[in-house]
Amino acid sequence: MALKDKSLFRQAAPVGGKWIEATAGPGLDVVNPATGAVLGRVPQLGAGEAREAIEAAKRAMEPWSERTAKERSGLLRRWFELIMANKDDLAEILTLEQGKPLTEAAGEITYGASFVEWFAEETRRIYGDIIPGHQKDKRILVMKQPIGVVAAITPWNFPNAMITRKVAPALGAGCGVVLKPASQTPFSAIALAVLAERAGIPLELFSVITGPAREIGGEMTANSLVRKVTFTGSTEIGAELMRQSAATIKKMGLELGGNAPFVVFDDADLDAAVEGTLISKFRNNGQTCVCANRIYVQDSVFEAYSAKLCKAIAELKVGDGMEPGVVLGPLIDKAAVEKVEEHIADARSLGANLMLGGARHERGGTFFQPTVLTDVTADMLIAREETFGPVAPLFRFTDEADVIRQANDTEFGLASYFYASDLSRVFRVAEALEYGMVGVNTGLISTAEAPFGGVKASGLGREGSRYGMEEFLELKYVCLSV
Ligand SMILES: NC(=O)C1=CN([C@@H]2O[C@H](COP(=O)(O)OP(=O)(O)OC[C@H]3O[C@@H](n4cnc5c(N)ncnc54)[C@H](OP(=O)(O)O)[C@@H]3O)[C@@H](O)[C@H]2O)C=CC1
Ligand SMILES: O=C(O)CCCC(=O)O
Repeated sequence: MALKDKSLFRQAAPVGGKWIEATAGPGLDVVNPATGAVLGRVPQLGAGEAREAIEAAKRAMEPWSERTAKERSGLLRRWFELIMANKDDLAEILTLEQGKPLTEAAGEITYGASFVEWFAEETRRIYGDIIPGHQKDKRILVMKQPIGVVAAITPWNFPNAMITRKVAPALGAGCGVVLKPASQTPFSAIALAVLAERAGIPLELFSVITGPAREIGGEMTANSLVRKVTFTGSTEIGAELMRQSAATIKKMGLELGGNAPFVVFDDADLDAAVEGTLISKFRNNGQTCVCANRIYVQDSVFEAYSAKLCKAIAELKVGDGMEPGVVLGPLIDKAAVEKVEEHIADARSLGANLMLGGARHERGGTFFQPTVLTDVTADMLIAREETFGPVAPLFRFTDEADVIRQANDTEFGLASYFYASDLSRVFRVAEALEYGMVGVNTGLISTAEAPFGGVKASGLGREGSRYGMEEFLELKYVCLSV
């Protein structure tokens, strides 16, 4: 590893105000998915350390929330500046543990930092209300207070940004945070904690617990000091966390699976639609919850669009994310490759045709060829489940009503996209899609300024934007008799 600042790659975890070294007890190896080589080790912690961290976060919260908003904001701002100043090192750590190409990893660091910057600003704007009273002598005050200790559980596909999007608003709101990062990508989380401490954020306020998910998650959900659980990952685990949290009535923030439709209407700019497809489908090698999962193309433009798409995809370079020019890295692990293979085999057995790719890449390991399938239909597995890989399944449709029905025919409701130019169609379709987010003539919708989140089985709550701060605040109503 050629880091400028080697202290950012720390084989230790901050727990309740002190660092626990991986060498101090049992550890977990972290592997580079591009090479299979062991990158390093993190401590294997459990329920006891999670409890310790939760109690420390609760103690640290009081003085933290009593600091002025300007002070908390200033420390978050300093954290943002340190993340940006160390962007190259953070990107390298991210690529080595996650696999995405280095330029894309650097993009994620900037994206992740933008949440810290945004919430540093929002911290100074946590305004309450004064409501006209219901009686002559009454004034109704509404104040916003930190919700309490926050437990955050994050996935491997965005090892930096999914953390900052949760931790920055929680700290800005005045909460303490205990984080369990994905086991595949803990070093990005630890590097963020190193920089948070360097920025002057009290160490006991933000702990990182590495170790077995079920045990740590069990403590996080059972512990009554935790008032909010914020999770990004699969719908199955999100539902489990919600069930586990029911006994202590916690507020849930759930960013779960998607099954995004991407619709190309006959009045679309096809070149722009192809460009948008590449971004939406192949960002992070198809491993995002907002990736296009079902691509619907109107009959009259199907041949033109699919030919352009295949030509563009054939040019995407597959390889180790550390090599220049690589656009598609490895998939995260063997299970991810097997899921992609299962979806392709199922689709082909039910009549889909392969236009491009379809198999493991000649580089071996978990590399996979970018793939295009045509004649895909609603009965196939790929139409119902998130593939989380570099497969573009193309469906045909005839008219607007037909495609809206097909696009909404899923239990999920996270992101959706469509390309069209007719203004009335744009409004009609945007309003009819049952999704938390709609990209119109764009394949990239994620930004710190906008509310990110889904409906139905895709989750609860919103992250980013001014709404993202509200998730970590409680309203208190004070009735004042004057
Ligand atoms: N919405 C999204 O952004 C994401 C969606 N997914 C979807 O989920 C599928 C499976 O991916 P996977 O990584 O297994 O996703 P998971 O939902 O299993 O993992 C996400 C996070 O939850 C943790 N976790 C897992 N089980 C528990 C538990 N019982 N209690 C508490 N925390 C838990 C994981 O820890 P650990 O790593 O230690 O297991 C990780 O930190 C993907 O193929 C994709 O379809 C996956 C990731 C992100
Ligand atoms: O896949 C995810 O977990 C979230 C999508 C990343 C983003 O666009 O913010």
